[in-house]
Amino acid sequence: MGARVFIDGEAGTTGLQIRARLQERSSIELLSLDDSQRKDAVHRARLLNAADLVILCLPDAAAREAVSLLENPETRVIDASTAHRTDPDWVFGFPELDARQAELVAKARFVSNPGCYSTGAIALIRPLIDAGLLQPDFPLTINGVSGYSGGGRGMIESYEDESSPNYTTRAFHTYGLGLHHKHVPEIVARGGLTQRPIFVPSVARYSQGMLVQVPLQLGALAAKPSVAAIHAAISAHYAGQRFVSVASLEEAARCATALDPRALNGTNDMRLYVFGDEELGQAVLVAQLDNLGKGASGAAVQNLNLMLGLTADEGLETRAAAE
Ligand SMILES: NC(=O)C1=CN([C@@H]2O[C@H](COP(=O)(O)OP(=O)(O)OC[C@H]3O[C@@H](n4cnc5c(N)ncnc54)[C@H](OP(=O)(O)O)[C@@H]3O)[C@@H](O)[C@H]2O)C=CC1
Ligand SMILES: CC(=O)N[C@@H](CCC(=O)OP(=O)(O)O)C(=O)O
Repeated sequence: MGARVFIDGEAGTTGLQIRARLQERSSIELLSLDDSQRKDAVHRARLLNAADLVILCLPDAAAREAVSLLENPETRVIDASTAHRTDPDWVFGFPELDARQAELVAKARFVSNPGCYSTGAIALIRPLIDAGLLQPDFPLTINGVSGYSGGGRGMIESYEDESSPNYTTRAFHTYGLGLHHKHVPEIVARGGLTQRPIFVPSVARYSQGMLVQVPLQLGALAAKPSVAAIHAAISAHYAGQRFVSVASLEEAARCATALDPRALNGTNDMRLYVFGDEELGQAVLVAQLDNLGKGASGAAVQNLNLMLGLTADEGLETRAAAE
């Protein structure tokens, strides 16, 4: 019999995608509630405590409630919400963070996955901090664009359901301009920063896929690195990784006129690019990922595979396989 897995919030955007990635697997036995029970704390508690591993795909308050309902000390948890991402008692669910993280995830009882924008931002920033090319107190700016599925069921409805009271025909909007986006604390804590970056996200009128950008004036960095040194540090950090890859500088130059946020949709891949000009002393680092893949459900399945000792890419598409 396979490991018993309960997805709390399985009817939502992230939950449904995790379910699709797990349901055909003989190594997994999915525990499930029917629609009339899925928000009932008594039924949820029953499955939360019957499972070997639960994945929380819930709003933050419901994720906290789920943890409070746990009585079985053997039940392990992956939380997709923001509730525990900077909690020191939870292991951060980005296995490529550094050389030790995959093993920490594999052994953990409580794993808190990064947000979708944070996955891209941390992936770009952390290697430069670790290599000493970016000082932790550097005043960074980060920009992002996401498909509307990043806002979950409510936002999807507002773009796709003309009868919804929130229906919008907007092509594009920037948000988070109060500068308190919920991903900033985890970008600081897990990226290795001491200075809060300015993060400006946006949503465009397409469903899925994102770009996260970190512009850098290289002369303003204490280490004054070249574009090539930045690229070398990021490439070395992810050497041998299955799901995070770094485009060569030549490939980046070829996509400098158009980078598609949807290119990796349906996969658990994240592709990192370093664009730049040595003479100008300027660079723009970009992460390309599926907000619902490596940004959410793919990351959850990747961590589940690690925690249960299963094959790394079981249930996960990579770009090579999707092509
Ligand atoms: N969408 C994305 O790109 C990403 C999302 N996440 C995170 O994953 C989590 C889920 O997000 P997402 O799937 O987009 O959101 P959705 O709104 O699509 O899904 C949330 C689900 O949780 C259900 N739910 C709400 N309250 C309760 C409760 N008390 N008990 C049981 N179920 C409940 C909702 O039911 P109902 O709809 O009936 O209210 C819905 O089915 C969030 O924390 C989000 O921040 C993380 C990374 C990326
Ligand atoms: C487009 C959009 O609205 N995106 C969401 C973040 C999506 C994500 O990463 O979710 P969690 O951090 O909740 O896990 C937002 O900005 O609130």
